Amino acid sequence: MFNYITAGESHGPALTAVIKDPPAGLELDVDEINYQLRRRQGGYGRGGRMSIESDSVEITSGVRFGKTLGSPLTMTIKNKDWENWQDTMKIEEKPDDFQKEDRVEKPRPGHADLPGAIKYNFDDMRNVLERASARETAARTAVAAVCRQFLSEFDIKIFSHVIQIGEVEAPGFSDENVEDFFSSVDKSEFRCADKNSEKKMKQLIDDWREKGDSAGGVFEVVAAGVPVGLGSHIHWDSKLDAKLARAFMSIQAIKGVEFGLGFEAAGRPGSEVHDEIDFKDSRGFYRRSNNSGGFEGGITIGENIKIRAAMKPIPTLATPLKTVDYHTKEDASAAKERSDICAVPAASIVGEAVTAIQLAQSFGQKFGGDSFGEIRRNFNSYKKYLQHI
Ligand SMILES: Cc1cc2nc3c(=O)[nH]c(=O)nc-3n(C[C@H](O)[C@H](O)[C@H](O)COP(=O)(O)O)c2cc1C
Ligand SMILES: C=C(O[C@@H]1CC(C(=O)O)=C[C@@H](OP(=O)(O)O)[C@H]1O)C(=O)O
Repeated sequence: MFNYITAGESHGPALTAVIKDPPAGLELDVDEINYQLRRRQGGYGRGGRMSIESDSVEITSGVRFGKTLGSPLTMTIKNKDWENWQDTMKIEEKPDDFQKEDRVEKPRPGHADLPGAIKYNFDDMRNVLERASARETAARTAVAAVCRQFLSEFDIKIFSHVIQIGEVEAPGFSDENVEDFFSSVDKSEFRCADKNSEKKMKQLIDDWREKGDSAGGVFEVVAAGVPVGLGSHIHWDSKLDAKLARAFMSIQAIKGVEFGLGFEAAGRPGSEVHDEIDFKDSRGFYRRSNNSGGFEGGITIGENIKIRAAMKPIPTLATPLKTVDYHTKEDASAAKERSDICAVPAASIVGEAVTAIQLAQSFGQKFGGDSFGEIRRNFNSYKKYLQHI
């Protein structure tokens, strides 16, 4: 359930996402999908492209009278910028006036230009960068918006915030009331809950922009309301934390992922790491802390899922790094494209998106069924079972 594919080049006509196997009978709110797309477009440090695009989906299959049919659900997001790239991105044969100088031949360190060109035998690295581009994450955000609507029917909600930009750090989420904590985050240009850190982040971006440089950072995603029992310890590829780690690593420019205490756990004694178990009639089994980030054995434990991801600085620099011309092999300055300087706030929304997709897939696997009603019945019967153990 919720298997999907995305297609589309960054400056091509459109992005397309197809969810192959949604459940039938799920009520869909298209405005809500577009709201998620808007959230991904925000953030201080973005380049000129985001003022050209105003992403929204057109649904062309899989929905009738506002409900999914169980058939493939196709969503298209137009690239408004395509208007300006029609010659460069022509689908038909190359225009007569397309010059050698129009090719991208000076690979940017940190982008996919060089390995992509070598692997696919291209003489123009645009053939690589167009698909490597994080423009693709708009399509994933649309898929995730459908998954979020499915999850919210079961009171599962997903949040994120930025906890580091460059060398400026902000406090992480420490398991207080989730909705209260995240209520202000969407209003911040950095998606940061701490006003003081936000100010410093802004200053850092302005300073680094001035130097022609770029910035990365860290964001944290929290999923609340997730029931115990998603994922499995049985096979290496059925562990849900492992699937999430892979999904996070698939986001452009993400170089590290940790759950709960993550790397910090390695330096602590076991007595200060493992989450002690307790039981109350009203709650069932629960933990006195949540250092694991919501997983044991690749299975959700019923506590909040907490994932942090580290994003490297944006590879395209206004003051370009040294590289080598792909054809002449001579020293050169890396290609300069219009670019973001920092996209950590946007990446945090993509982090929410990949979390939603993985959770919806695992939820579908555990409570499976062809229709939403069938999944609901299966879930309700599991809830009853939980009340009686
Ligand atoms: C939301 C978002 C926006 C990005 N914007 C840019 C950008 O404007 N310029 C750029 O060079 N890289 C940008 N990147 C990063 C590149 O897409 C990424 O570094 C590249 O595809 C190579 O992949 P890798 O870093 O995962 O190895 C962005 C990444 C994300 C998640
Ligand atoms: C288009 C998006 O992000 C783009 C990701 C990106 C890259 O190289 O990853 C490069 C930039 O594209 P452009 O060259 O058109 O300015 C970003 O704007 C988006 O997030 O929707």
